[in-house]
Order: sequence, then C-alpha cells, then structure tokens
Amino acid sequence: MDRLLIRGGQPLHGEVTISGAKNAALPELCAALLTAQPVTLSNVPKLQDVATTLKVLRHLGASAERDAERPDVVRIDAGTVHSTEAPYELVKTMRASILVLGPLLARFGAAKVSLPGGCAIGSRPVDQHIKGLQAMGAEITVQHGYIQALAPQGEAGLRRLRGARITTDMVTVTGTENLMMAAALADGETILENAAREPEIPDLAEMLIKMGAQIEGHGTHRIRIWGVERLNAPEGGHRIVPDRIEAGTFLCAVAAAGGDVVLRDARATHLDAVIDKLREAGMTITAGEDWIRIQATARPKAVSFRTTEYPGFPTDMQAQFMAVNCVAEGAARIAETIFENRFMHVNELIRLGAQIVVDGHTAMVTGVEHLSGATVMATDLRASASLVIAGLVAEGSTTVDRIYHLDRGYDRMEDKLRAIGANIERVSERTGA
Ligand SMILES: CC(=O)N[C@H]1[C@@H](OP(=O)(O)OP(=O)(O)OC[C@H]2O[C@@H](n3ccc(=O)[nH]c3=O)[C@H](O)[C@@H]2O)O[C@H](CO)[C@@H](O)[C@@H]1O
Ligand SMILES: C=C(OP(=O)(O)O)C(=O)O
Repeated sequence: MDRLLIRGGQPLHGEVTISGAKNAALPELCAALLTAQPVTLSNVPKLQDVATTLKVLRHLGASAERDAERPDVVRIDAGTVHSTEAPYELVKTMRASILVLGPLLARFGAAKVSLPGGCAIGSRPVDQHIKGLQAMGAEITVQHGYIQALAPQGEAGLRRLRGARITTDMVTVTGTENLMMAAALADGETILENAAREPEIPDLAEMLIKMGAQIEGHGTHRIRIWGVERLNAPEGGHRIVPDRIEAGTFLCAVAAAGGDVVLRDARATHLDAVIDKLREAGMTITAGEDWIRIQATARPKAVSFRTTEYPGFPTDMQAQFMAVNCVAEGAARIAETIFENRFMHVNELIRLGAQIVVDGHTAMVTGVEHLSGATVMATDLRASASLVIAGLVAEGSTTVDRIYHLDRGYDRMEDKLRAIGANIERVSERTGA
C-alpha cells in the first residue's frame, strides 16, 4: 500500500494544470453506453475511479481504451456490448458505478447492477434513482444486493422506458445524471424537477446533446428531455470540464502553506462559493476565463461555512477548507449538511495538533499557530486531501497512509505539488521508495 511522506513548511510557487473532472468523467464514460457508435472523450483524468469505470465498460462487452499517444483521450465502443450486468466485484470500490444503470436500461431495456453500498462518508442510498426509473415504467426488484431493472414492453416487443415527470425527494447529483441519460432514449418527454445544478450536469447534457439528445434547462432545477430513438457519437468528441474540486484543493493548499500559484485550465465561475470564502480568509484571488491565481501572503483568517448543493459551498471541499481553518487566526464553525458522516478527517487532523470539536453536523475549529507532523490515515478521498494540506504546513514529517483513497480522485497530486515547491514523495510498500 502506498503512502505519502511530506516535510512541511515550504510555501508554494508556480503553475499547476488542473485535470478533467472526476465527477464529469464518470457519468460521461457511462453515457457512451447509450450509443453503438464509438465515442471519444478528451481531458480524461488519470484516476483509479476512471480505471474502474473502464473495467466495468469492458466487462459489459464494450471496448474502452486510452489512446497510446494522447493518454488524456479515451475511446469507448459500446457497439459490442453483450452483457447488461455490473457485478459486485467491479462495483464495490466505486459508488459512481450506479451510473451504468440508466444508460443500460434505456438502450437495452434491462440491467442488473450491484448496489454500490455505503461508504465512509454516509449510507448513500440510491432510492431516488430507482424511484425515477420506476416512474418511467421500469419494473425494479432489489434482491441479493442487486438492482434488477426491466423497461416496459412497447410496440413490436421492444422494451423502452417512457418519459415521465419526476420530482426527486432531495437534490441528487448522480440521480439527476442517471435519469437524464435514461430519459435521452425514452419514449416521450421527461421533466426532472428538483434537478441538481452542479457544473458536471450541464457538461454531461452538452455531451448528450452532441450525441443527438434533446435536452433543455440543464444547469437549472428543471430539466426537460425529449427522448429520441437513437443516439450517435458526439461529433468531434467531447472534452471533459476541468475539475473544480481539484482546483479548490490546490487553492486551499496555497491558502494554508502560503505562496503564489496560478492554476491553468481552471474555471473560477464554478468555484464562486469557495473563492468568496478564501477571500474572506484574506487571500488575494484573481481569475480569467481559464485560470485562477491565488496569492497568500499572511496567515489565513478562520472562516465559517456550511456545505450545500451547488452553487453553495461544496461538501467535496469541506475537509480541505477545514485544514485551512486548522492553521488560521481565530475560530470557525463548519456545518456539513449533505452527508451524515463526513467528519472522518477530524480525528486525524487532531493527531496533527488541530483543535476541533464536533457536535453532530457541526465542527468548531480553533486555529493553532503550528501543526506538528505525525503518521495519519486517510479514510476517504477528500479526507486524504485535507491531510495532505495539513502535512504541507505541519512542522516536521507527516506520513499519510492509505492513499488509495486519494488516487481514486486526484491525478498525480504529489507530482503537481512537488512541481510548485512542496517536499512530498510517494513511498511504495513493495519497493520502499
Ligand atoms: C460521482 C459523483 O458525482 N459524486 C458526487 C455526487 O455524489 P452523489 O451523486 O452520490 O451524491 P447525491 O447528490 O446523490 O447525494 C446527496 C444526498 O442525497 C442522498 N441521496 C441521494 C440519492 C438517493 O437516491 N437517495 C439519497 O438519500 C445522499 O445520501 C446524500 O445525503 O454528489 C455529491 C454531492 O455533491 C458529491 O459529494 C460527490 O462527489
Ligand atoms: C464523495 C466523492 O466522490 P464519490 O461520489 O465518487 O464517492 C468525492 O468526489 O468527494
């Protein structure tokens, strides 16, 4: 098992290029199942979750490969799909594998997908995905850990989902994506009320539109989809939107460690809530259409925030901003409203000397002048990122164990940090180096 060894205390200077978004890449790879034509995606980040998704697609019978010369390009040909079953063994490490359910059911009329199960940050049910597909006429049974779904029988014996008006009980990101993909090939009109507005949803909608889907209202709470009989390859391929959470993570790293860094291929307009809070913390932030610059010349000021759906403060940035507050001047209150158990990083941050008290969904953080390096254990993806940020400012050495969580969602994080001056290296257990 790999771990990261960080020697803290170096300010960060230079430029970092942000990769394509994990949370857009995963649904967009699955969207390739909606057509028998080969789909090309570019700006595909090199992540464990992407590798897992490619494995799932291959298991279904699709070919799914990275281009040998341009590794950010992936080609998926789902014209050869021969199975509609995503088994537990492939699905268990990644909740987003539920995203094959909508496309398989829409194109083949049947799907059997293992329940993704809970994870460290909460129980994460998929009842809203099921409720929406049922409204579209699907017969769904959940048995032996699998969701088994059949679309209603239509004319000439063909199974096809029917458009429907669906209001989800809460705003769900992958739920909106699954239902939007399913509706793209359904018979008639679907209206998704209470839809999620995260930037990855308009990005997926734009890809589907290039494939011939008829969609309106993406990026708002009400998405309308008129189903078509067939989808094609997106002409000219589709470039995945930059990862706003990776960009936000680097901004927090600089806010905590100090320095002056420009993020390339980053969209400030997708990070308004985080940038506002960083400015409140005393950072100077300037931005253009595809870059963001952060200048951190003084110790940050503690800033309170509460996670909410987009465009509010993202839950996926809560842990990283908590790490900034740990070394800030003053005290801050952080409320987590999206997931019931997303404070797993708190105990590890405390091991580094942070002062944090948790009461239910709220954490009170009192900034300390210095953290001190120690061995800590990553418990989930963003928790790992918060420990790396804390390690960058801690005195002495910090070892972050179990970084397979980090590798799920960050593309060469330690290389990117090293390039801007961090003293960080990956230690592999097998080689010891
Ligand atoms: C691959 C991907 O894009 N992952 C993101 C996606 O996860 P994901 O799409 O899984 O998160 P959701 O938006 O669905 O979850 C929001 C809340 O709704 C609940 N819920 C959701 C669906 C459902 O059927 N029933 C239900 O109760 C969840 O438990 C959670 O409390 O959005 C989250 C919230 O921004 C982010 O943290 C994840 O990084
Ligand atoms: C929670 C996250 O991802 P996932 O939904 O893929 O577990 C995340 O990206 O922070």
